[in-house]
Amino acid sequence: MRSLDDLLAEGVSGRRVFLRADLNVPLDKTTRAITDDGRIRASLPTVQALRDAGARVIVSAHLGRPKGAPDPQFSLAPVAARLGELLGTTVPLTADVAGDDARAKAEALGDGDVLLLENVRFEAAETSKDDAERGKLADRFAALADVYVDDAFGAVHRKHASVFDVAQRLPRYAGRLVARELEVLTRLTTDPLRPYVVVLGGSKVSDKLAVIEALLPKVDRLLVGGGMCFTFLAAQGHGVGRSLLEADQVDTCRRLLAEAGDRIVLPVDVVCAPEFSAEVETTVVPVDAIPDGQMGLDVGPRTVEAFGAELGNARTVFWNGPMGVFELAPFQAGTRGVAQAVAAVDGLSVVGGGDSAAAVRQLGLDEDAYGHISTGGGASLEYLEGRELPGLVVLADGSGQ
Ligand SMILES: Nc1ncnc2c1ncn2[C@@H]1O[C@H](COP(=O)(O)OP(=O)(O)OP(=O)(O)O)[C@@H](O)[C@H]1O
Ligand SMILES: O=C(O)[C@H](O)COP(=O)(O)O
Repeated sequence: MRSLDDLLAEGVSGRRVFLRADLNVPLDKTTRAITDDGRIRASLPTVQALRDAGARVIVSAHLGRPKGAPDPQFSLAPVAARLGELLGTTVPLTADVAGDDARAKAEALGDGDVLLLENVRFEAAETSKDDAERGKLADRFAALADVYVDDAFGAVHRKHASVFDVAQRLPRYAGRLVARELEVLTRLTTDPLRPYVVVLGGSKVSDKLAVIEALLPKVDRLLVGGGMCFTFLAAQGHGVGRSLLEADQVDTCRRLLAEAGDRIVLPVDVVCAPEFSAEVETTVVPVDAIPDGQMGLDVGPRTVEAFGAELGNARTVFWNGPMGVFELAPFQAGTRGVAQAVAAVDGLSVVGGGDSAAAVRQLGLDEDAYGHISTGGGASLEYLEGRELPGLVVLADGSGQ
């Protein structure tokens, strides 16, 4: 895999660089203001290095999941403004993804200038399953530039035109963020210092079961909290009231618990409430006494203590997914407690996942206390699962361009 330093050594002054970045940031539902600009900031080292070297930088990115056509709510306009502020320059946004406006603005770039293409997912071909469809869009992307740099670590698991196909058409390089993410995640997959403890939370049980399956043979402890713990608690025979439950996954969870023995650690108590609300009255109950009409919306204090004790012994930790509905004050304590315990780990601590990284920042915790905060949600999990990630496969392929 060629690096950004290889490109800089070759000389990039005056060359047009198609830079795929992951600028998929959370927006406020009503104001559309960016609520966490972590991913934009994470992309700065590569953009800045290219500018300093005199490259003409054409940034491409996606935002959310629009349905393959222009949709103003998914415009990258707020991202262009924030990127410009952070770089101390103006970053124009193109009106189309790879059409006349993109071509004209790319043509007009001077050395060190930065341009942002409108949301690549406004083109249905970007995410198409059809290789030829994606290929046609990739041809248009490739015509804009001389070289391709991928710094969109959070999207390397997607076989999309701007991640995979365009890379086949140009000399390709990995950006600084991709390099840093791989360096750290490789330390988790290759001989991690032990005990190696993984903490999983969040809400997507079915998405994460494959990860649990793949990680179980490799970890010493797997601590499960967040919305996904209730399917495991149900598998142990507990009533979970109205908590998040994926009933069709209960059997799989039962099998995983049997295989894992004491390696899977579940909560012992939970914070319950009758509804998702910041004003609601909450109760802490043991996991075998969740009232019928209530939902478990955070792990309880005894669980934080138990998870903290496991994390206190650990030398390598990976944490993905909040322990509760951290967006609402009454359900923040579990995520805060685990985040603090992960920060205090004597060894390598890695936080992965958009929501977990946002939780660290929103709860006012010190980002520098962590070994690494990954920008990848699905991407970091699939990497740890050992899957082949299209965006990385194409970067590593030395054939052709
Ligand atoms: N007990 C719970 N009940 C319902 N929802 C919960 C519970 N605990 C956590 N959540 C929700 O889970 C969501 C995060 O889950 P998700 O699986 O998306 O995390 P992530 O992997 O960090 O994020 P991403 O996939 O975006 O990178 C949060 O919005 C949080 O409110
Ligand atoms: O948010 C993410 O994990 C990445 O930006 C990828 O987004 P996607 O899951 O919509 O492909």
